[in-house]
Amino acid sequence: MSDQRPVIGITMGDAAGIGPEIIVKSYANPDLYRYARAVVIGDAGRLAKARDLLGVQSVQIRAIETIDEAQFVPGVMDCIDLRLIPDDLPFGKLSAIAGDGAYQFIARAVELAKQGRIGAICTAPLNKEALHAGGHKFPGHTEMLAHLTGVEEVSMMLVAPNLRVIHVTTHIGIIDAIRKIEPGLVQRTIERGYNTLRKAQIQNPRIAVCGINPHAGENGLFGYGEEEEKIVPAIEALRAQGLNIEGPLPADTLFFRAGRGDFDLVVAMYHDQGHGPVKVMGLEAGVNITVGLDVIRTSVDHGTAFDIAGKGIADERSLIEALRQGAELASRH
Ligand SMILES: NC(=O)c1ccc[n+]([C@@H]2O[C@H](COP(=O)([O-])OP(=O)(O)OC[C@H]3O[C@@H](n4cnc5c(N)ncnc54)[C@H](O)[C@@H]3O)[C@@H](O)[C@H]2O)c1
Ligand SMILES: N[C@H](C(=O)O)[C@H](O)COP(=O)(O)O
Repeated sequence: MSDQRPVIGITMGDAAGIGPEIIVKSYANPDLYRYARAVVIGDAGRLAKARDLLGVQSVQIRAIETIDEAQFVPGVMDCIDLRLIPDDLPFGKLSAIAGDGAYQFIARAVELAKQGRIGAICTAPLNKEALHAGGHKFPGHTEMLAHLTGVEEVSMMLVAPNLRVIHVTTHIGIIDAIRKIEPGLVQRTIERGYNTLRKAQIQNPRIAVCGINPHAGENGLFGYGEEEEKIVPAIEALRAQGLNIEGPLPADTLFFRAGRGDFDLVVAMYHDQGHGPVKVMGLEAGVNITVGLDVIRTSVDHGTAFDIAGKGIADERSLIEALRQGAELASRH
């Protein structure tokens, strides 16, 4: 019988961060093999260094040139080795070389995904400052992936065990974010979230939309009517199409209600409004999904953690969960 597990490309992220360690730890975890046939796109020498510092001798690393050479044997990590990382690159230090490497790993993964050679891309973290120092002026993976796949607009969705949050704006300053929010963008973001939940077999998703101001403006008490101008028209248009939407609601109590199970999807207006509540639930189970791409991308919901990189203590569970969700999405695709 043929192997039904999707092939997932794991990008190594920033070589100076915890990416290599959490990838090695994931390969030592039997769950990885249950969900997917994984192949790493990164640097085999760096992964071997991470393995040695962790003392995980059960994982063998095979440097390969192309995906055709991947064997997908449990305990053996196939790594498409781009050989971009010097042996003596320190952990925990910002590096333009590592930033460029992170970009090149993603670019190769995108090629493979477009060719249908991998069913999903699962990303270990990159460092945005290093990425820029390496000459790639993208705010993050999300925007880079949209660019590399030729898609104009995508959304960032964070998924925690009992909470899904899609963001209307992400990697821009707060003043720019408020300017950017307008009914069309709010509507398209909600539609992307709604379609994602429908594909996950949630028939009539209960959607809650955050306001912008404290207390969602409290009927004109706070702010300048941003809720009425920027959000309400989108909600009315989607309600007219039959979507089950509440809002704009005060974000604080909305998240309280989401925590008790009132909603399937929360729509956050800006980065920290949505990220704070997800991350307070723990880094270990959160996953970041880019919604609206032609390829599937899931990610850890934490960063490069330079403060602990190279110490062998990074938690790999967000990566395993991202891989599991990537495999699930690829299987449905
Ligand atoms: N998916 C991604 O590529 C991604 C996601 C978030 C942040 N980033 C980037 O990472 C860099 C550092 O960001 P930051 O310092 O704000 O956040 P961070 O997530 O790197 O670190 C925040 C804290 O969480 C801890 N932590 C993070 N991941 C952990 C893990 N797996 N196990 C144990 N502890 C962990 C760190 O040690 C640190 O104390 C920035 O450049 C940021 O833009 C990238
Ligand atoms: N917004 C994400 C977070 O803070 O967790 C992070 O910056 C990752 O973004 P990309 O997936 O676009 O790299």
